[in-house]
Amino acid sequence: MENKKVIQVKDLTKMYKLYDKPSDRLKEALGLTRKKLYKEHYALHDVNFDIYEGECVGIIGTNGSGKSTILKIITGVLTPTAGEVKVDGRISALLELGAGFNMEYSGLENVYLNGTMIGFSKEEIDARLNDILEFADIGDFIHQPVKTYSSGMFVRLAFAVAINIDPEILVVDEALSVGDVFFQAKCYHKFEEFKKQGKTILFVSHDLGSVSKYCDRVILLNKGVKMDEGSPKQMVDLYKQLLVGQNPVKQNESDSTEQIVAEDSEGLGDFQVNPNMLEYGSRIAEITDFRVIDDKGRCSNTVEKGSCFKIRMKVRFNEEIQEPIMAYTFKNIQGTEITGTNTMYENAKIEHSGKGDICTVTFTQNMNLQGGEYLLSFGCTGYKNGDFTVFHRLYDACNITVISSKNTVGFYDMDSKVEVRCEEQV
Ligand SMILES: Nc1ncnc2c1ncn2[C@@H]1O[C@H](COP(=O)(O)OP(=O)(O)OP(=O)(O)O)[C@@H](O)[C@H]1O
Repeated sequence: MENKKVIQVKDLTKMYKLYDKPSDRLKEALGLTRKKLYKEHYALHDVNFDIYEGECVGIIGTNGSGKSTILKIITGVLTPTAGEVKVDGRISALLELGAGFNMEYSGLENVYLNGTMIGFSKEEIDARLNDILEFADIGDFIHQPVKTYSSGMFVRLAFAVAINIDPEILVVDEALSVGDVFFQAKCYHKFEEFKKQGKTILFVSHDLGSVSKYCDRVILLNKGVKMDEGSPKQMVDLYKQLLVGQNPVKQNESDSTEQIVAEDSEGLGDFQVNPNMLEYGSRIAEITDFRVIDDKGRCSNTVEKGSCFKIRMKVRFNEEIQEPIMAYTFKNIQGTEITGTNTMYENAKIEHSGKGDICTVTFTQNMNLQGGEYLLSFGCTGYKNGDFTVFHRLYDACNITVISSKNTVGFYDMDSKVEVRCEEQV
């Protein structure tokens, strides 16, 4: 038997009128003109989909593709221009966290205020209070007015209330990216609990790793239109193609006319570098370019677990250097170095390191890290006048998202092949 539909989105359209000047809006409101003084901007155009009970569905798409608009219409924060949404079940939305909070009230008073607004009795809130306080973990601050909270504390409390009110349908918009990593881990844990209880989850995220891990089905939006829906793997792949297509550049990784990151980022497709990376070193050798290339030959910040990928860096020698060493390391978001290697460990000799020479090193390997977010750093070191010297280091130069539909224990996957043989007792 097919599960029941808990959310039905039919021919949904949201159009905004964009006026050149505020006075044009006024003229039109007062009926002073018959001319159309606005441009139509479609945040959503004829979008259709259904969500079934117990499913975890992700919505992905580039910035401005209409993801938040859909969630806001589903939760009743926005009204559509055309089309309709039917919801069957109690929704808890982790969209605008704390929107219903009164800043003058204490945290505790706000818990009761919010609970009552959602339709719970005092006794029902009493029964959930411990879970809420434990989840928020803000100690005695719960008795202080919310206006004295740090933004982190505020979000923790709002999240704790929203997630502990026993929703049937949970709608989440990037809210899991708030707070510190430990709080995030707790949120994901709760999220998994929800999934196990068979609750319906609708989830918007830019974090393709989480989308792949948690979602049963993914809807891909592009410029307000539903491009496709399907398995996380198919949709993430399509999304990556879409990103590349939106900056149409040749992604041929054997292209010899590579450009320098600092001077020109064309040719890198959707590859993002960290604008705040930390750099240091004497710069007698300089890292002028780096990139990560996925198994389809595209520069990308996303790598699928188990796939073969390349890390490439280019160094210019500003002086003659003996035996330079080029290296990369992966850190997790908590800052622990997880793995890394360099040309010395790998016995890869760099032949030409005279003044003005340019050297490109490509490391090719399988991605065995667990799904999640990582930071990649680069380095070029070596000996100058007999002393070990750092020529150039780029810390946290870019992030890498490892997409995985199967995570094992710990930092990396042993890539075990398992054979099971059972014999029945007679
Ligand atoms: N109040 C508004 N007036 C005019 N245009 C708006 C308004 N709100 C949203 N838009 C436009 O609607 C489109 C969809 O916005 P929306 O916030 O839903 O996108 P999104 O996919 O959630 O983006 P992001 O990934 O950046 O959060 C965008 O082009 C945005 O500029």
